Amino acid sequence: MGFENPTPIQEQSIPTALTGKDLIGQAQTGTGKTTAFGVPMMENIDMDLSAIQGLVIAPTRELAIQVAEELNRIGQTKKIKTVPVYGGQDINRQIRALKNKPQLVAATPGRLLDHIRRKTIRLDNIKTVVLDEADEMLNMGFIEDIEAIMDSIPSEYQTLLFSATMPKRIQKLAEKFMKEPELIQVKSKELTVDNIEQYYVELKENQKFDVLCRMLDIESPDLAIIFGRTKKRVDELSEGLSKRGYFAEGIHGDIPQNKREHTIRRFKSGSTDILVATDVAARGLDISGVTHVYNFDLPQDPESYVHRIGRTGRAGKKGQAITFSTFRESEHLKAIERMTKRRMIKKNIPSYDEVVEGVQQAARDELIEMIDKGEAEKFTHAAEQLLENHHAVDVVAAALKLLAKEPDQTPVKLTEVAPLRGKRVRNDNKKRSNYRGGGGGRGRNDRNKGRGGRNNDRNKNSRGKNYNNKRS
Ligand SMILES: Nc1ncnc2c1ncn2[C@@H]1O[C@H](COP(=O)(O)OP(=O)(O)OP(=O)(O)O)[C@@H](O)[C@H]1O
Ligand SMILES: [Mg+2]
Repeated sequence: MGFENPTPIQEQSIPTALTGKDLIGQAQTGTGKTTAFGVPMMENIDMDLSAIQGLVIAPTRELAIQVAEELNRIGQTKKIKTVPVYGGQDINRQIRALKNKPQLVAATPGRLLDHIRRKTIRLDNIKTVVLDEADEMLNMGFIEDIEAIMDSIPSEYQTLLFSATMPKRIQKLAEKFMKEPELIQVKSKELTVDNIEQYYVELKENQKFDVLCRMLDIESPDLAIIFGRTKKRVDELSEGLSKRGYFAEGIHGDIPQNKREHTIRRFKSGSTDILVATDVAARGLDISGVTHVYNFDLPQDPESYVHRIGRTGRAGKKGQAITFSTFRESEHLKAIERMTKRRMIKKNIPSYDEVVEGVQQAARDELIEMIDKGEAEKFTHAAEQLLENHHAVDVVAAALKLLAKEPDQTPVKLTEVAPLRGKRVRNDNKKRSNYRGGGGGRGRNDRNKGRGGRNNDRNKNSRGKNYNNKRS
């Protein structure tokens, strides 16, 4: 796969997992935990036995798909097959894929249980069970499903738990159903990755959208993920951004599965450059090229912050995380900093002049890139003719003006959301289920639909920058 060295979590957990011990592995986001459990799981496989021998359970459909893809890459030379099993996809298609004798399955809990009940999956030969994003999987809402799945496995198996966060209370819970697990924590001072620059902006709720647009114009991220608190919020935000000419698409638990997958594919290929999401996209997703994460709304849990911003700064790359906090939410911001053990740097609301400067800089960068790539050679003759009658500076200035995108001021109004209040209360079910709102994306509650006709399929002639008809 082109990896030259194991990452610390791989180096520490692969030998232990190979001894057959149960283990809990904790290491920062983007540090290769998938391979850390994938390799030992594959080493355990008996190729003479045509049965599913390893099971990875993940909290979201996109993550189950991604883990299956990564395991298929790791297992390619050994011809180890992994089938993804997740909700929202035609179950008959999955039944057919399961008949193809995969050695591994990567699944979301609900759909896996469905297969177990229909007896369309056989788990008699399972040797390894992995809970990816283990703390989330053992959180309320998933624990019963996980228990039911584990109860249906008759064989002796090894249990591997992985996550970037592992709150004590979840760790205790996990130890109850593991056999003397080894705890492998890649020690680092901070919970978040060093190469993510972390900023916060203090603002009023009704300033958020314009401030976001200004920042996007100034920084022109390659790929950005914007997290909103609820499904409705995500719909409104992605519609608003599209109205202003950005290539944005939304993803949350109420969007049909085939559309969710399409959206992720387009984002990965760069044909949309902004993904607006609930926490459904907070965990595990590994999309290279994500340079910016914006927390348009503060996350409910400090853990969620760690995972959200971890969508950037992966595998040693650099990234930026910008968190919006309204004046009444400063306690929450502090709670996040206490948990990550890292201070965020305050960023001021950018002025209009800064936007103009940013837009001009982006146009300059584009010109230079074109020169470097030698893409404008066909225009040399036209350029020489122009320069016979005009000053070089005037010509370049005009070209820059054509390239620069005027900041778009199309009015966009979002429904206001209430600020997060007080400190988060753990172990208080009522409060917590209130808090979770529509963010979880598991489609169990808060089904606010009502999406307008959003134009997702506008043509895009260049990756990244927003060419719209305001160009001239
Ligand atoms: N040894 C390695 N050297 C270089 N790159 C690696 C190595 N191992 C894994 N990677 C790459 O690093 C990226 C992040 O890996 P992965 O998604 O497994 O991280 P993670 O620790 O599971 O993160 P998260 O906590 O967000 O789920 C992937 O693109 C993966 O292919
Ligand atoms: Mg992962």
